[in-house]
Amino acid sequence: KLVWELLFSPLRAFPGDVDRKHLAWHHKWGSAVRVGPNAISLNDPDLIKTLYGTKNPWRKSDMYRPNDVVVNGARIQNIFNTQDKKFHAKYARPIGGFWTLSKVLELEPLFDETIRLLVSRLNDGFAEKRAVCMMDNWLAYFAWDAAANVSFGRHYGFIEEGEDIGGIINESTAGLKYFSAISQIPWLDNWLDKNPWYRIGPRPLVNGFLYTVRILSEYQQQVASGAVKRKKQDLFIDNYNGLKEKYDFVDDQQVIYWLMLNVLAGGDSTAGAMRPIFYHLAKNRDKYEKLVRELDGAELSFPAQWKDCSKLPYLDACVREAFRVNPAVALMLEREVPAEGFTIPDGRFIPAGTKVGLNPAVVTRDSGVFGEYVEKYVPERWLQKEGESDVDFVTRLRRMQETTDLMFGAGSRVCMGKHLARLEMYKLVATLYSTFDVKLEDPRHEWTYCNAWFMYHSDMPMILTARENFS
Ligand code: HEM
Repeated sequence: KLVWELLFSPLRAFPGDVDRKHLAWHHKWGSAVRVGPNAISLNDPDLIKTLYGTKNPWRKSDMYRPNDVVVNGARIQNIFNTQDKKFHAKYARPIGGFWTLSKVLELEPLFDETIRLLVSRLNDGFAEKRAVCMMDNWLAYFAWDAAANVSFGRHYGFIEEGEDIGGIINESTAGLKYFSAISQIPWLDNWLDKNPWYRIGPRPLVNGFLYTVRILSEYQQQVASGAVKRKKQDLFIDNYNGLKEKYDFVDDQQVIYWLMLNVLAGGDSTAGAMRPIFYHLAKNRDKYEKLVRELDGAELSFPAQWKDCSKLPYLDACVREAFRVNPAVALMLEREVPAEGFTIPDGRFIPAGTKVGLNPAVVTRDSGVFGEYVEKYVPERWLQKEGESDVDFVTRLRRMQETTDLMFGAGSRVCMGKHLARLEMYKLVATLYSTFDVKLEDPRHEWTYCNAWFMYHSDMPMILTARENFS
């Protein structure tokens, strides 16, 4: 433990608010800031398409390497962290089709199950008892259980139990704290987590791996014994299992590697994206009331269905504005400058091999794209202004959307779970605000946060009151 603390101490240079530091440095030094021996942070949203393209995408930097997991002494890379284009194409292509919007919409009834369960637990445990609800935790329970339900057809049980059973969420968070800090000094990982003698550091990727192995083997036993209760929809576990017949290289091990991404990428990410929505709406009661009026007017079903809630302009504005003010990923998404080098818009040349990137938390403060008061939560900026032509509005909106969406990455390495996460979040927000009045226990209360690749906002004590139309 002592050795760990000692070795970990260099990471204190990354105290968990690196996004604010990046912003401050850009204010002071301009459009390109050297943030490491061979790393430059850029702040121009127009560069998103250059750095994160679809054709000839720039290679991911080695910041992602510490995310490898060591199994039986071998380093295993994954779709998210690989630097190798061929590896990515080979392993991402077979599953890409399961992640389109139309495909994840088939999973909507499974999200409805999880939402119903959450609403009933929030009602019994908090609204009826007038007890304080730590919304930051409950959003994590929801995001993790929702990801498990669409992946394996069962919840982990966090919502049911109202706690982080087995410390799975905590372990994952510890892993991301390690990853985010060490990703800034990737070579140090070889001496900590990946050293061959005695690994030092948290083990969550390994735990996520073992958890997935267990679920898959239980599932296969159930299928073999005929005991598996089939859901109407194909789950990710079914879809991935089915690929064994289609591709030589797909075996149980590969199915596990794919499913592991659902386990590890689906929970804290979505929880981190939802917390700002609830926080800012609690802090801005006028916006909150406007949203509830829109939701009531839409006469949504319970739980709200995507076809209805995805078209509500003010809901969309409230959600996107929360993503803008507090993007769920707020580290620089690093890429390597390609062989020909790169000249940035102000004429300076960056040589090949330099790590460059844009931080979602930096580009979302760009007043050229977002207008005034970029520090403030103003959903109205996402609506058409008086006198603004349709064409101007659509152009402005698209630019704001593309810039804010950088929290999902972009181009060939964009987040695979983007549609799934959006579906889940819009449904939950529309349903919860139609069902409960949601307030901070004390409206002056401020949350705290830690940036560990995903944003971890915590300390959100809230009061829920069932609304009249609660059914
Ligand atoms: C709001 C929620 C989410 C956010 C903010 C988010 C963010 C991200 C980001 C920033 C990346 C990497 C981009 C880069 O390094 O350039 C990524 C990749 C990925 N995400 Fe998400 N994610 C979210 C939800 C999910 C969910 C729910 C899943 C799956 C269940 C998922 C699965 C993945 C996968 C598989 C990749 C790797 C894609 C590739 O490289 O081809 N994500 N995500």
